[in-house]
Amino acid sequence: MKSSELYNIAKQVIPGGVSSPVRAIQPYPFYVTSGHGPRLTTVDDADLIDCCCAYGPLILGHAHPVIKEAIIGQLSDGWLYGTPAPAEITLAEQVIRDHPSIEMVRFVSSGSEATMAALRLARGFTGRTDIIKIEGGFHGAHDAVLVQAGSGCTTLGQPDSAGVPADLVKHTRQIPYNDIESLTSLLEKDSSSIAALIMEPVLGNIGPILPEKGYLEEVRSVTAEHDVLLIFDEVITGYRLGIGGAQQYFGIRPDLTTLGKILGGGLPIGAFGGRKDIMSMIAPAGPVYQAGTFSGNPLSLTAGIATLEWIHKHPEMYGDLESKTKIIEDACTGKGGSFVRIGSMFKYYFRNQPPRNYREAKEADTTAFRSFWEKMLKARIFLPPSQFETNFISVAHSEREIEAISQAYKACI
Ligand SMILES: Cc1ncc(COP(=O)(O)O)c(C=O)c1O
Ligand SMILES: N[C@H](C=O)CCC(=O)O
Repeated sequence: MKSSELYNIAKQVIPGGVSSPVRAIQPYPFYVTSGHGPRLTTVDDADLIDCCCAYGPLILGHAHPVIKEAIIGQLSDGWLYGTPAPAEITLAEQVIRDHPSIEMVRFVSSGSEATMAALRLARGFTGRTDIIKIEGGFHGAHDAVLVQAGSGCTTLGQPDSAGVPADLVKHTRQIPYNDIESLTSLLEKDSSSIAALIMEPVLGNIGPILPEKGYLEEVRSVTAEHDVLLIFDEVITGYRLGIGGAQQYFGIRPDLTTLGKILGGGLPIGAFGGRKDIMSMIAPAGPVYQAGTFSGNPLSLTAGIATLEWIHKHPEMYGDLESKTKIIEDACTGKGGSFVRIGSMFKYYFRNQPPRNYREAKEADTTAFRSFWEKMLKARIFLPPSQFETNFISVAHSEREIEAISQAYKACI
């Protein structure tokens, strides 16, 4: 069956025909039968170069042989025990070694669960009710953070979700990114009710939008001054900007960190970790409850361990990814819009200047983006289908694919 036919059936049985809104490409999404290295094959027999990488997790590409072997090995021993397994200690120790700010870590099954638990923990630890998030930041699909949210919420023009009680989100304060004055004045006025600031250090869900020089340092010092916990949501940037994520890249030590995506090697995972005095509040060690049937499942842990082992054996991959992304950027120079990149995260904005924040990102010409995106797909390059979702490449993208992507950018912009 062709993608258009499958989508017609899907819409009858799945709301909007998809399991996550960002996938609902119109008039119909393409359905994929296999992914290998940097490429996807669709039911319509198209062979696409993938610059979405499943929205970030697949830094080693699709069906990487080493990860596949590790998963198969674990499958033969069972995939869910409902008991602790040695693998969770292995992965916890690795995460702790890779992030000096993380002294203890708890595994969950998604990035959303990780941020939800981290925020509850911050409230439990400080005894304060409110949180601050950055406008356009996306931290998953749970109530407290579905306010001015990026990703699919912004793409669909629904940054605030129906079904989220106003009474609840009044405890979520919003500030613009790259604006230290807004943060400072909010904290000077109200810090006694604020438990934490949660932020993507690099805005990845309307971006990437990069922090201006000194911004993250100032965020760290102002939050510390007011005893407000700083939570870095590194679900995208963790193991993407380097082994120690954005916190290593920018040299900042948050109080808590959330991870996901790459950490599970492409299988569902999330994690939150940080200072021992804070993490010790989590049940059963402390009074902040958090639990999950699939938390720390051996399959995701195994894929994660294999991925991190591979990354540790090939640390030069980060420099290679950066050079490849730069080649794509160079192909776009002189084209009028703005190309933003950090490591292997990148985006071409249909806006003259790189945006500094959510308001500026929303000024981008989404109609032009849409037409560009369609041309790229015809050229067999799959970009995330939104001006606001970050593009990624993987170590599996060879010079051949980078050349094809660059040529397509040149031709299609
Ligand atoms: C920065 C960030 N935090 C949290 C999440 C939620 O993660 P998940 O989709 O695994 O629930 C995402 C992506 O969806 C994300 O990009
Ligand atoms: N931007 C989201 C995650 O980073 C995209 C994933 C999704 O919502 O399905």
